Amino acid sequence: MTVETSFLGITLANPLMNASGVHCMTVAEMDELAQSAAGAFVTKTATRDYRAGNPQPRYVDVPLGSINSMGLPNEGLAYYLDYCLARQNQQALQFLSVVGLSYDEIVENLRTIEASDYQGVTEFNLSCPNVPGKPQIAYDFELTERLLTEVFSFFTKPLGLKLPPYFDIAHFDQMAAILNRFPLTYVNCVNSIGNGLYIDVDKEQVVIKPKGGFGGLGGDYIKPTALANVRAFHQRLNPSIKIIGTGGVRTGQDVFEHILCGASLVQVGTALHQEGVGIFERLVAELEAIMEAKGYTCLEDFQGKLREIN
Ligand SMILES: O=C1NC(=O)NC(C(=O)O)N1
Repeated sequence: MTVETSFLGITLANPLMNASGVHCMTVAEMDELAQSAAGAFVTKTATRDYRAGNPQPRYVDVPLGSINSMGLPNEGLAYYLDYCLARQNQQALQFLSVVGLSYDEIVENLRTIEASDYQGVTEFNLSCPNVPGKPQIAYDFELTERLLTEVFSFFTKPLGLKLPPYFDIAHFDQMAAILNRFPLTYVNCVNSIGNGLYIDVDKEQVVIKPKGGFGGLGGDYIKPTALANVRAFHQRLNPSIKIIGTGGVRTGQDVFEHILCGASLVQVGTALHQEGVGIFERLVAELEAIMEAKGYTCLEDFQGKLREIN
């Protein structure tokens, strides 16, 4: 029995990796990830220039997950691109997460990556909910289609999209119809559920400073939504567009559920932040135990095979 998998023809020890933004801001954090049991890693979403991000407190762990309004703090695209270029011969598969603060900056950043010798995967983050005044791009279907049309007029490297959660079947249908028109390597479902609110009842106060306490939710809160998005897009997208599942992964069973819904790879955010990189060994062991108990010998035995009630 094996939890090995392949992505873009590259064999990975397991389907697990970090979620962008968690444990991937600095070289030290990314090196620790690269040396961990994680099958792959993704960098913090980069903008062209360094960003300090939103004022603290901006990330809080709460009983059922986390709330954050980081505001895309990052060292700038060159920092992460240089990190990946320097290591792309040693690391099996790298994911470089990118966005821009404007349409033109997005195009500029993707042109920068296209012009580089980077051989890894680019994750285009269409779903950050925490930059004040900036809407989540992928909730604007027309803008998304315009951006993808321009990007694919020049971008030839493997490209995936980090999507926000959708909550309406019509939106799954509309978004999938747009995505099926482009040669995407994958879509990553989901980013945090944007603009939630967590209250400290003793202080009768919000818990994060930016945006009056509104922030993206992660963790247990979002697993049912994450699973639904993985399943909905797996059912609707061309099989050539893979699905990465993100959201609410804390145990091997959560990993199993994401794969059952159609995920090829599974990312860990909140629980990684809380437990550290040791979580990857635990998740692999727990997934293997579930596969053993069910008599599965590989991920393909159950990937995308969620049953409905007839
Ligand atoms: O895409 C993002 N999702 C989040 O939940 N937070 C970060 C951020 O705020 O930088 N970005």
